[in-house]
Amino acid sequence: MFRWLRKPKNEAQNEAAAAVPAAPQEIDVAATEASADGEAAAASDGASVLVDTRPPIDTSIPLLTVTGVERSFPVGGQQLHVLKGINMELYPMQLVMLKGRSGSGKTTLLNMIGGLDQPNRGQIMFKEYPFHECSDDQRTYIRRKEIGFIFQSFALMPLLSAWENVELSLRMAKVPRSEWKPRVTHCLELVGLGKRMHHRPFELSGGEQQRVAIAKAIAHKPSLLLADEPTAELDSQMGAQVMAVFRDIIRTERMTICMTTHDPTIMEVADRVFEMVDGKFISH
Ligand SMILES: Nc1ncnc2c1ncn2[C@@H]1O[C@H](COP(=O)(O)OP(=O)(O)OP(=O)(O)O)[C@@H](O)[C@H]1O
Repeated sequence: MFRWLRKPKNEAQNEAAAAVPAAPQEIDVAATEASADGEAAAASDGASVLVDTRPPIDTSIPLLTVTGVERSFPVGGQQLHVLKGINMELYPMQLVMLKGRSGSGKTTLLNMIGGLDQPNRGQIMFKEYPFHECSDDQRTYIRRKEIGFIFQSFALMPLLSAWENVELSLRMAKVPRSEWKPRVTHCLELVGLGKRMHHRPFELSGGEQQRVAIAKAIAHKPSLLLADEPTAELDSQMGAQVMAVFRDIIRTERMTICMTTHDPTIMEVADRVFEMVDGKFISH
């Protein structure tokens, strides 16, 4: 929860000289909390400070730990070893990228991290949940609550508006109906689509469609957002917009994002890049 702590204007102007500051007035802006527009307005009037009143997150404790993970698939009577001993940690509020040649195993790993698949060997701890030991039903339950997915191809319902697409994901996540309106508004504003909420996918550009898909993926407030080549179908400008939205999401929604990409310019904004070669990470 963010709150604007607004000081009286004359006090803000004379801040350095003020001997006894008056008590700040709290203004709850939950519906538009931390939207990029709101923040810019606050910065420019010089009279408000954005104060995050949520409890702090300990960013030194991993959100997810992958230890010695191996995965092989039976192909033509033989085992195809795709992941050959993966170790990694994802920390809260990080932007992590997986890079590597086509077929190196990035999507296979992303599927494990997201609880869609399980390793043949090794461990995956997501928060307090041992994904490597959980049943399908348990992983589905955790996934619906804690993880969001974004795909290269947007995966939107074509006949539903942006608003209805995001609302649908709240319905599927069994979020109470009373929370839908503020949450859908917040998510669509966060991705910069406040003015296009009622457009259907075919009325939006590729970059806008991907931003609807992002709003849809974060609507249920997951702690981990996984994205498989989210910028691959976009030109460089739209790709950069998506990355700016990811940065905003990490800051305001306090999510961790793990994505795959082939694009070196996109990698420049990562907190951490893991390079996969033939089923293993190589260190630089
Ligand atoms: N269910 C499966 N059954 C058999 N082989 C599979 C299966 N899933 C993945 N593979 C194989 O595992 C290898 C790695 O695939 P993966 O999709 O993880 O690679 P990737 O690095 O994501 O590639 P790209 O960048 O092209 O998406 C490929 O050779 C693929 O054919």
